[in-house]
Amino acid sequence: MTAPELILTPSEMKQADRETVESGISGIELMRRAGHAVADHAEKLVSPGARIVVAAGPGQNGSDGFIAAALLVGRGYQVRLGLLGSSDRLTGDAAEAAKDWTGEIGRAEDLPFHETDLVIDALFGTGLARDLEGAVRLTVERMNASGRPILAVDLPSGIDGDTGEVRGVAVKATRTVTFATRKPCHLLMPGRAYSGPVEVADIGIGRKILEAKGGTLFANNPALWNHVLPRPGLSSHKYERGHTLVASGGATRTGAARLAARAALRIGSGLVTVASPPEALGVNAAHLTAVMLRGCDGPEGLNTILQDPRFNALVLGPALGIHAGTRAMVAVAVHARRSLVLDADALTSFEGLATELHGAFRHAPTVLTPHDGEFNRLFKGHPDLLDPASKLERARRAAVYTGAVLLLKGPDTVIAAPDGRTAINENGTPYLATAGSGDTLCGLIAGLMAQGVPAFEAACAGVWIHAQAGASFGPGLIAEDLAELVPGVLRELLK
Ligand SMILES: NC(=O)C1=CN([C@@H]2O[C@H](COP(=O)(O)OP(=O)(O)OC[C@H]3O[C@@H](n4cnc5c(N)ncnc54)[C@H](O)[C@@H]3O)[C@@H](O)[C@H]2O)[C@@H](O)CC1
Ligand SMILES: Nc1ncnc2c1ncn2[C@@H]1O[C@H](COP(=O)(O)OP(=O)(O)O)[C@@H](O)[C@H]1O
Ligand SMILES: [K+]
Repeated sequence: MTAPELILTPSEMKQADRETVESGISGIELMRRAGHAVADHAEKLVSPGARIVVAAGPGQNGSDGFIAAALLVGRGYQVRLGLLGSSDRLTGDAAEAAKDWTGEIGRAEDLPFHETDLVIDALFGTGLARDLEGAVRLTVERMNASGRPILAVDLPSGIDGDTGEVRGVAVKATRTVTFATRKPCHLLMPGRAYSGPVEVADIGIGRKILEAKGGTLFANNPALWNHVLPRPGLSSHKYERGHTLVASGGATRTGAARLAARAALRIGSGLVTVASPPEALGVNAAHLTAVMLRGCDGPEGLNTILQDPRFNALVLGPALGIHAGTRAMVAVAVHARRSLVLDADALTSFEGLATELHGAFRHAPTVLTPHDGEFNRLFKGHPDLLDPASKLERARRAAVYTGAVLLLKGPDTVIAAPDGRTAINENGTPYLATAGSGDTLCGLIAGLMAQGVPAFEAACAGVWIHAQAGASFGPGLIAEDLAELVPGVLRELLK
C-alpha cells in the first residue's frame, strides 16, 4: 500500500531539519543535497552550454542557489549569479555554501533576466518573514517580466510557505523543486498556481522524522482513504450498505435534494430516501425511481422518520430554506446522533448563531461543507475563526470549535478533522463550479458514511471522487452528470 503523502509546514520542516542534523547529517550536507537536486533539475530543462542566471537571497534558500550555481558551471553551463545584499553579511552555513562559488557575485537586481535560457529563483524559501518591497520587489517584477523559464528553489519567492498567499509580489515559477515534502503553499491557492509542477527531492530526511514532526497534514489522494472504501462482500445485502436520508426543500426547490440522493445511491448507499415536505411529494415522485420518497413535515416529521434506526446517514441543507425550521431540523438530527452532512441553508440558517454549534457535533460523525461565503456568514462575529490568513488554519479552528469535520470548498478544498488531521485537495477542475455541484458532493459523503466510512475519510474520499468525476468530463459539465461519472471513478479505485 502506498503511504499517504505528508505535507509539512515551514516550521515543522525546520524541526525535521534540526532533528536530522542531530541524527548526524550536517546542515551543510543537507544544503549540498538540496543544491544538487536543483542543479539536476535545471539540467533536465536546459542543455550544457546554455545560459543560466541564479538570483540568490541572504538565507539558506540563497545557499541552495550558490551550490547549484557552482555545480552547473562544472557541468558546462554559462552561469551568472546575483546576490540580494552584500556577501560579507552571509553567516554560518550560508557563508560556507557561498565559498563553493568562485565566480563573480553580482547584484540580484542587475541580473540579465531577459538574456538567459533559465532563471533559478533562490531568493527566499520558507524563511520569508515579511512582504517584498524596494529592490527585492523590483527584482521579482523584472524576473516575471522576462518571460524566461523560472525554476523556483523550494517555493516561488514571495509566496508564504504556510498560507500560499502572495506577500506583496511573488515569482511566477515555471517549475519548482522542493525538499523532503511539499509545503502547504504548493497546494493552496494562489501558491499552487505560482509554483507550477512541483518535484520533491529526497535529501535524506527520513519518513520517521517527517511523521514525528508533521504527520497531521496530507495531500488528499487515494493513499489516504482507499483502504476504508466500502467493498461489498459476496453475501452483502442492501441494508448492510446503509440507508441515506436527504431532506428536500419545498415544491419549487426540490432538485438539490434529488441530486444529493442520486449521488448517495451511486457511491453505494444500499437505500436512499428523499424526505419531502407534503406539498413537494408530487414533484419529487415524478422524478424519482430507485431513490425512495417519504413525506416529512418539518422537524417533527424528521423526528418521526428517525425513530427507524436504519436511516443511518442524513443530508440537511441543500435548498432547505434559511429559517428557524431548518435550525430545528438540524437539532433533531444532532439529537438522533446519525451520521450527518450539513450544507448550504443548514449552515446559513445559523448566520450569527455559531455559538449554538459550539461543540454541537462531538457525539456523532458530522461533516460541514461550506464554501468561503457560507463559512464567513456562519462564523460572523468569530474573528478567531475568520481572521487567520491561512485557509488551513481557518478550517482547522472551525473543526475544533464545532466538533465536526470541516470541509472548506474551493479550488483548493481543505478537509479538517477535530482531531487535527487535515487534507488539501488538488484534483479539481473549474468546471465543478456549476449549480448543484455542491449538492452532489454532500450526497457522496453521506452515502459513504452510510456504508460505515468514518467522517474524515468519507469527506476526503467524497471530495476526491467528486473532483475526479468532474475532471474526467471537463467542458460542458453540469451537476446531473456528476453522479453518473462516479462508477467510472470507483472502478479505477476498487481495482
Ligand atoms: N529541510 C529543508 O527543507 C531544507 C531547506 N533548505 C533551504 O533552506 C531554506 C530556508 O532557509 P532560511 O530559513 O534561511 O530562509 P530563507 O532563505 O527563505 O530566507 C531567510 C532570509 O531572508 C530574509 N528575509 C525574509 N523575508 C524577507 C523580505 N521580505 N525581504 C528581504 N529579506 C527577507 C531573512 O532576514 C533571512 O535572512 C529553504 O527554503 C530551503 O531552500 C536546504 O538548504 C536544506 C534543507
Ligand atoms: N475553480 C474550481 N476548481 C475546482 N473546484 C471548484 C472550483 N470552484 C468550485 N469548485 C468545487 O465545486 C463545488 C461547488 O460547490 P458549491 O459552491 O456548494 O455549489 P452549489 O451550491 O451550486 O452546489 C465544490 O465542491 C467546490 O470545491
Ligand atoms: K525561492
